[in-house]
Amino acid sequence: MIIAEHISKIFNDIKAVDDISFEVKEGETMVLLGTSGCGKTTTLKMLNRLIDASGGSISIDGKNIFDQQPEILRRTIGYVSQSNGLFPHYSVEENVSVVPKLLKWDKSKTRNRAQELLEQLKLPLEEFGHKYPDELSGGQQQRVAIARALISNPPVLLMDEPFGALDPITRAGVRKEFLELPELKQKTIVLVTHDVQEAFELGDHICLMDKGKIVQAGNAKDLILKPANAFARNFFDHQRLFLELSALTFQDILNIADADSAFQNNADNASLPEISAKASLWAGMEILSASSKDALIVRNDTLNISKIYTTSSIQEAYRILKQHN
Ligand SMILES: Nc1ncnc2c1ncn2[C@@H]1O[C@H](COP(=O)(O)OP(=O)(O)OP(=O)(O)O)[C@@H](O)[C@H]1O
Repeated sequence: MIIAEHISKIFNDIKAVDDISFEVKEGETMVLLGTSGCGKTTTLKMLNRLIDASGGSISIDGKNIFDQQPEILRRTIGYVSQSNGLFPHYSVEENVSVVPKLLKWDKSKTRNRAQELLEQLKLPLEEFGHKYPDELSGGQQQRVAIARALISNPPVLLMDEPFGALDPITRAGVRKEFLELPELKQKTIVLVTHDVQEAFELGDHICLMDKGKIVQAGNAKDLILKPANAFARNFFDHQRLFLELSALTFQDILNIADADSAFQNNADNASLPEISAKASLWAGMEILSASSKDALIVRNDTLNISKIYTTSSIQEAYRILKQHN
């Protein structure tokens, strides 16, 4: 768990980060979101002491980070920088093995772990281990950077615009792989992005920043449906409908009786496409628009409920949900 209390950073006379506090619970992904220059990277780098805070306190898993040598602290915190930070003259295997070398792991332990991780990241060691970064695509380089950050199994992972240099299609693909990586399920992650869609997809908890301050903290639904002020409202305006449909799930509809009544019960049409109740309304609309059917089955396997939605019943449920939020 990360606890930052009243942290600030002043560069010369610029207040890059101005008295902010936040907590990141174990296993949670927290996103620092905001426009360029609002203090996201500075905040992130204060957590592994690449930048030392001008004031405030930071503890990770109960230990004050200022009591630890920065180099030792950084061995327990994975870090993926904005520009992937791979050494150009090191092969993929050598890049991934940097931290194990510092930790004096033996060669076979390092190799086995590199193999396991690169396999998960779809870069098998046999095929890619000997290649150099400039022989890889941007998406592949980014995956090597993620493997390097994860190799020593640090409990905490910091990521600064990890997908920022990728084109939108590669970006969506690498992000999807990232979400599905079993390695990441237990990690406490802080991720910096200026991309709202990325923040909504990856963040359990999002801190929206402006001018060194946290303007609003909460989950995607809080941010899009209950903006704290005009800045927070305006920040999401250009993609509001998409973000609202992405933040609201079918389960939200199941939780509200009058929204729930907007669609039929007891689905039994086996030929309709299916989706989990945990999925967003947007995901449901996408399935419907790609399908020749005009309805889909939504399942909550825990409660053993399945219901049928059409596009118009999703729209009606969305209208009702908005009134409730
Ligand atoms: N080493 C430094 N010396 C002086 N000023 C700095 C330094 N690093 C950052 N700043 C300033 O601090 C402010 C916050 O910068 P920071 O990099 O944290 O923003 P950011 O939100 O991560 O932006 P971006 O998305 O563009 O990386 C900016 O005004 C920046 O110019």
